[in-house]
Amino acid sequence: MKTISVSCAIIIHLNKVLVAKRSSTMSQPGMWEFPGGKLEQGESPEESLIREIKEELGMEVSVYSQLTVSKYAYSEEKIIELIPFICGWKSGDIRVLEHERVDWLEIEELRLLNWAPADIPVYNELLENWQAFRSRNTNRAKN
Ligand SMILES: Nc1nc2c([nH]c(=O)n2[C@H]2C[C@H](O)[C@@H](COP(=O)(O)OP(=O)(O)OP(=O)(O)O)O2)c(=O)[nH]1
Repeated sequence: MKTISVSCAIIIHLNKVLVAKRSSTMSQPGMWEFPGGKLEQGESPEESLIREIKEELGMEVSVYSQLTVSKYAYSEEKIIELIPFICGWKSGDIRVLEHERVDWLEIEELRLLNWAPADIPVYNELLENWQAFRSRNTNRAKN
């Protein structure tokens, strides 16, 4: 039994959050997630995240604070350790290179999505602390 570490980005921009829908060629097709992916050998979660976001969305992100790690057993063989980070949009245009689609949503709209199960605690933490995360990001964007 091996735990797979995955980092994911909660990209906040203009009071909205970027969410991504997994495509039919991915595992958990049609489910929504925060973009990101598996850590490679020797990578820190932050390094992995910057690489994955560039690969999936063609954009550069600034990685800010880490939220609580969410562990979820999809099966006996597949245990995901999801490491979420609040991020900002640093540069580059968004291109949807791997997902079915992406959307910028208001915080209230996130609860309507069919989330990958590991993301539910992450979404709840985001919702509970939204005012703080939102204003922290807004302040950084101005600096
Ligand atoms: N990127 C990302 N992956 C997530 C989230 N929630 C969640 O359960 N996952 C799972 C889906 C995948 O099994 C794994 C991330 O793997 P990946 O996106 O790098 O690669 P993959 O589709 O080839 O993974 P897989 O087919 O082997 O499961 O983590 C999330 O919010 N973001």
